Amino acid sequence: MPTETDTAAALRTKPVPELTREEAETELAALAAVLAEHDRLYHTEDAPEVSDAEYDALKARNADIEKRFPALVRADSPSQRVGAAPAAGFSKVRHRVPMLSLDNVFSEDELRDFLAGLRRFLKLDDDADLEIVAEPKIDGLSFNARYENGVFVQAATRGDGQEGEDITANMRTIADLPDRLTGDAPEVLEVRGEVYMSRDAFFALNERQEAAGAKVFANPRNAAAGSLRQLDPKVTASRPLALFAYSWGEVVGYEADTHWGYLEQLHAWGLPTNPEARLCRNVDDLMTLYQEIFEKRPTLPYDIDGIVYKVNRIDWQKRLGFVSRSPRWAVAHKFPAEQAQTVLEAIEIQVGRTGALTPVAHLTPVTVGGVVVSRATLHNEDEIARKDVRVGDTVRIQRAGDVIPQVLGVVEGTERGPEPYVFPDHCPVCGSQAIREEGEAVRRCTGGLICAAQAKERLKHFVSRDAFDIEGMGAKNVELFFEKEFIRAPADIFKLHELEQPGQKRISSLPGFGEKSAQKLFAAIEERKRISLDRFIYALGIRQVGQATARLLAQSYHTLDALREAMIAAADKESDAHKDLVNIEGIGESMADDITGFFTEEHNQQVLDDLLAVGLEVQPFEGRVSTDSPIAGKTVVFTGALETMSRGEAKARAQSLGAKVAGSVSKKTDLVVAGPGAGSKLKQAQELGVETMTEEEYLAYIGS
Ligand SMILES: NC(=O)c1ccc[n+]([C@@H]2O[C@H](COP(=O)([O-])OP(=O)(O)OC[C@H]3O[C@@H](n4cnc5c(N)ncnc54)[C@H](O)[C@@H]3O)[C@@H](O)[C@H]2O)c1
Ligand SMILES: [Zn+2]
Repeated sequence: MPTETDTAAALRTKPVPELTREEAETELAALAAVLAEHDRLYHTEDAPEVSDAEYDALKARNADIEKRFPALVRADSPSQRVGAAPAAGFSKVRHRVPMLSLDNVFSEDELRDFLAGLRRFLKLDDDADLEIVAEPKIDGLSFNARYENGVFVQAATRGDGQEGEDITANMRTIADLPDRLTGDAPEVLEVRGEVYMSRDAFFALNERQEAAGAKVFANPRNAAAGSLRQLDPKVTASRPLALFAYSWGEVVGYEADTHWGYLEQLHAWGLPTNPEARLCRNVDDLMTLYQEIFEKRPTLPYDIDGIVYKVNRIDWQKRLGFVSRSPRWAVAHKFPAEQAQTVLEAIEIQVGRTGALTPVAHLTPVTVGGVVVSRATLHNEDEIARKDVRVGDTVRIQRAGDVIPQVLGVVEGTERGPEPYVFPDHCPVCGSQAIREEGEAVRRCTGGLICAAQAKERLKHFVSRDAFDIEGMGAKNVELFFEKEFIRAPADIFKLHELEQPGQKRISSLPGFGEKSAQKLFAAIEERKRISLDRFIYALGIRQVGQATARLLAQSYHTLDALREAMIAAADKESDAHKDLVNIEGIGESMADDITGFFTEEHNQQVLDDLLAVGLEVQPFEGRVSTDSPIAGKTVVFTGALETMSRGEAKARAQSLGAKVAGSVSKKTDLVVAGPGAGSKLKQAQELGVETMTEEEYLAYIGS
């Protein structure tokens, strides 16, 4: 899992023109891995960990490096891919016509270049007509819905463009999608468009979620995606989703000459199309519309992040065709992020689970893109100093697809706050010293166990959705129980019901609680006493260990006992246990330090023992992986060039078949899959007598 530090490190590198070929190659590999993980978090988990701006910056860097070193473009490069593979749990649907992404332009000049490129490609004179349809770019989740003889039969998400998730039952719950087309329907119609959640519905949903202690979504797009991609369609049905149709996949028995014609027909069949769409004849038309919609944007009930321009004539669309991940006949003109000015009233320092001190700006409330903003992030100490942001300043803030806006800087020519801001060198909660380690951007409280802020945040993480996921135990209740001293450490959660004795502090007498709700909470807690090992590891909140790493650890060590024993042994850097740990692909030295550090710490051992003492059952890892595959339980190493799949895919597939994938060959390796160009690893395998296979043999062996 890429941490914020990975992302920062990937960006902290040299200017592209100064990179050596070798550095470029290493960086492209790192970017491919980091971006793939962000894609997974964003597209599969609907829970991005970085802002879109940060993601886009990484992607732009990738593009710049590839432009300078075209020979180094990787098969798994983010510039060659769309979205992320379908998530486990959904059946897959193979798209008959791929679902692609869109290329971007950011200015009028770039738009003119795009149009000039179209003319060159089509060999059109400067004064020949080139009609363009302009449509708002809805910030939602794209879908493909298939109608056969006018009847809705199947729907899918975009997934990786080739294969998406089957969301037929979920789409049926959306009122905007007709079960049956109106009028004369073609034999086959695959309609495509965007499912979205209106901004009002989004805020109302988040309020309900927060009250229920459930997941709060970062923005309407994530909320729409998270609501649609539910294994239980009843959940989807309870969420207010809407859609616009703007495109099509396979169509049999109908044809239009123009995109505009298609849109009108989609509308006639009973599908909602966007009322803001226009047919334009030249750049001036396009820019006028762009400006108009840009100004209207805050008042539109849904989020849009730009305008999409599409060549109107279908025969021209066909001639223009596609580049790797997007059509050549369309482009997205992205809006700049929404900005506003307001006064910085105070800077609050929040203390996170790992002790990180984060500055948060308190602002005089102001409307940015239809949303009232009163808090914004100031990133970190260096950013505040660099921008010389002071309390009392008038600042420019920006909201870019995220709910948490950012402070960009001080507005020039306005009255300044009197004093430069001094970042505290002590924890505002526990008073311990707060220090910055070399090369780190964040300052951390050194209070560790005595720091109430850290303890509270750790507990919130422990019960969060991807960890113990205890219903009715949201952040607010954790705060409340913590303040009342009902809970201090994780094990206390499982003893909460013991407080419910006559004459003792009673949960049921707290404001907002009653006999019934208290009993319900205890039942929800009891229900979570059995937990899978991967969730359990994630819940511990070890630094750098996100869900992906937790899963890797669970898969590699199977049981909590084995994991604890191995991690204590692995604290010795000379040990085999240490080698095994860092040999897991995806776990590096610094992560290994944090993990072994956690398990050897005495207090943490106590926390684990206490949890077991209250009757927690941590289930050995079986995962959502098959156990009857020929490679289940085996350790596999891939080396050399693979021909039919990327390294990432090979790894994911092997893991889903129950194998561990290691980065280097050792006595513990069971199988080495060697492609052309395999070097020392193959040799080592032969020396150690480890079984080796070609890619072809391997595929036959795993039965694919
Ligand atoms: N924060 C993160 O971690 C993270 C990770 C991955 C992607 N992202 C964000 O996601 C975006 C990239 O995703 P993408 O590849 O889906 O590209 P995109 O969202 O920029 O553009 C393509 C999509 O636009 C949608 N669209 C909306 N209205 C449309 C219309 N009228 N006509 C055609 N298409 C329309 C379609 O779903 C299409 O697939 C970027 O904004 C990026 O910042 C963020
Ligand atoms: Zn502290």
